[in-house]
Amino acid sequence: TLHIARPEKGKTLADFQNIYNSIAEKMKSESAYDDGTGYGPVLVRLSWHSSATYDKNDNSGGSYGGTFRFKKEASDVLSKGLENATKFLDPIHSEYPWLSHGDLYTLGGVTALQELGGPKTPWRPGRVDTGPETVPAHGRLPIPEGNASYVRNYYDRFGFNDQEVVALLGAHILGKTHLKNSGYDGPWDDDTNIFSNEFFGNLLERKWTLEKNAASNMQYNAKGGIMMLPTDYALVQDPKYLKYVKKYADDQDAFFSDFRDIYVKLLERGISFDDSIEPLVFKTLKEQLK
Ligand code: HEM
Ligand SMILES: N=C(N)c1ccsc1
Repeated sequence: TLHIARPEKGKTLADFQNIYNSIAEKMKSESAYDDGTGYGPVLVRLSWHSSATYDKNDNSGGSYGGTFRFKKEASDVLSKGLENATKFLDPIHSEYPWLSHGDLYTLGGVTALQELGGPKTPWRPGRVDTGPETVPAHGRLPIPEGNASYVRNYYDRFGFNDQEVVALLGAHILGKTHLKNSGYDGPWDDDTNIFSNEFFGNLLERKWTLEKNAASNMQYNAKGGIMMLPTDYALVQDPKYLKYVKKYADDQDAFFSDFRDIYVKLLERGISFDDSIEPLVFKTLKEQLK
């Protein structure tokens, strides 16, 4: 499968900054969502799930076709909860009908990441909606019960190495699990909507206990109401991953720049962009205050 980027005709940075601002303003006005977590984390998760169907073996899946808009894809039980993110973005799509769904879902994640204090993340438009026949079969999303070799093998399908996998999973500093969505529970601390390298410090510094949760799933819990999925905890069980967990726990700047790079790689995986066109870097709402 060939995915050639076709940027929307005549649209400039200003046009896309307007969409960024619409999403960011809506995040601000609906900050009470999910007990005050806000929409940022679930928007980041949607940008990941809409890219997580990628398979390097035939270049299928990924963010290009915007196929997460189809129930056939969005109904994957492992995507439960993301209907909150697509519903949040529906009015944005109505306001800017010329924006493809692939561009909408990825721009939503970039906006959320920056508004939650994450790194400035370059973004390129040009994803083109494809039809329902292009929706990949279920089974391409990762399961939370996996161990380190499961995680390594899973991301091999994207061609991501150990360093990239550890950086990428640092996104789990954002948001939380919900028993009704995934059958996992927590964290219950309040600052789950500020992007930082704390996920790695938590993994290394806290005392983790493997416990059965209310849905009879095994998860790692620590004092102070924080938790880790088995796939999160795998990062300190595997010596090759552990090396990068330590690097990122010690060096926020290294984490921010490595996360930015692998997040862009994820959102663009499988797409051929015209490299003569500069990627767009958006201002945060705060940076635009008069
Ligand atoms: C081994 C790979 C991964 C697994 C098994 C996994 C699994 C999960 C699960 C079970 C949840 C809880 C969903 C819920 O109950 O609402 C979750 C939430 C989340 N995931 Fe992941 N995830 C993975 C990778 C990623 C990646 C690569 C990103 C982004 C780059 C990401 C971003 C998020 C975010 C931001 C949330 C919080 C969503 C919310 O607060 O509603 N995850 N993930
Ligand atoms: N706190 C975590 N480990 C987490 C947050 C979202 S998914 C897992």
